[in-house]
Amino acid sequence: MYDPDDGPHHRREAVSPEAGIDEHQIEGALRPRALDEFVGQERVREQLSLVLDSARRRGRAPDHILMSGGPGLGKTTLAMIIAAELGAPLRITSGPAIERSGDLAAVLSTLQEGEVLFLDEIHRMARPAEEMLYVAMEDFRVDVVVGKGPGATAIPLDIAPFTLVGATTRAGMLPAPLRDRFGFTAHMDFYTPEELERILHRSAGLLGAPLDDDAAREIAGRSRGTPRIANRLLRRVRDYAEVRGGGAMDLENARAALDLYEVDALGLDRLDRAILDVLLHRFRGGPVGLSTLAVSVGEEAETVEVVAEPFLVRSGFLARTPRGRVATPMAWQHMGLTPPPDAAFGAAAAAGGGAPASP
Ligand SMILES: Nc1ncnc2c1ncn2[C@@H]1O[C@H](COP(=O)(O)OP(=O)(O)OP(=O)(O)O)[C@@H](O)[C@H]1O
Repeated sequence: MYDPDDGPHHRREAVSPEAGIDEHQIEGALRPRALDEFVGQERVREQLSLVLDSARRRGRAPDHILMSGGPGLGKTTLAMIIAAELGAPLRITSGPAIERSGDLAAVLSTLQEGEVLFLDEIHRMARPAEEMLYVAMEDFRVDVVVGKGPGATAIPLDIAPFTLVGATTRAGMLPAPLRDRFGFTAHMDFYTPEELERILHRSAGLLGAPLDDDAAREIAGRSRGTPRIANRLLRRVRDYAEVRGGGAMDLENARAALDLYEVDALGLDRLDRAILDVLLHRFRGGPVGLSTLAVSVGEEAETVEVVAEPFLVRSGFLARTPRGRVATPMAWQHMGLTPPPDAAFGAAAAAGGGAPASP
């Protein structure tokens, strides 16, 4: 998936900042370890702290928890915090790693009592495994099928009570029976610029590189509401400051670094601008279907839909309409273009100034 210096396979272990020189290890080192270090997402934090407190009081494993939200908003971090707050071991796996129900049975049957199982990208798990998971979540049991064809028998196997923490960027793709088995869904939203500033100052402190307030504001404003992006841009600013900028993480170096890495003043990156560029130049502002748009920018439809679109829609550059994706007057303006009179949200809409509501 599009995310230049991140990969789900590389960010599993947290390390101390001093220990790692590797970028992915640094990302792990920047993760908050406790709920009260976790910045923003006030409602989710409050809901979660209630669920965890009550589980601790009763001395029982808490209900299964589903987290939904875009990439880099802190789902893995929260799963780690949940395990740490419960003092429970954490097992991490992901939907794509579970290709057969046997893969899931192997994980479930070796869980310890109270263990937290983090299942990232849960919507990408194989169907037969999903059914096994329903039973495991509800009855703490797996039915292991022995043999094939008419002679196959299901042997029920009790497993230790555990807490499933599922994460998905696409809650709508989860089958209802699976969604209903979670006791609580944490909806993760984009972060405000102020929250990102706090995250940046915290991360800069951990990296041992003090950050000026106006530099933090500049980076936060270009981070697409996403902590992972904020931390990544911070590292680019730090590199620039160290190599070319005399060491200071100030506004001038922040701007120069972010311009160098083609992150524009509103946080649009290369993929965002490629989408707008294609939409405006090739499709006269749309409407255009998601898959056509994705092919035109050389990305998978899911990447466009999950990584780029939510930010573009929320920032008022793009609208989803029943006939396809449409550029708003703001998109034309931001790309320095005048909409043709027949554009879907062209001159007339621009004169009214309104961005269309997305359904
Ligand atoms: N609320 C927060 N406060 C401070 N730092 C955060 C917060 N949320 C995320 N981060 C930082 O952002 C980085 C990315 O977070 P994380 O890996 O948890 O995102 P994610 O939602 O699991 O992403 P994905 O869905 O792509 O796996 C982490 O290194 C962490 O340091």
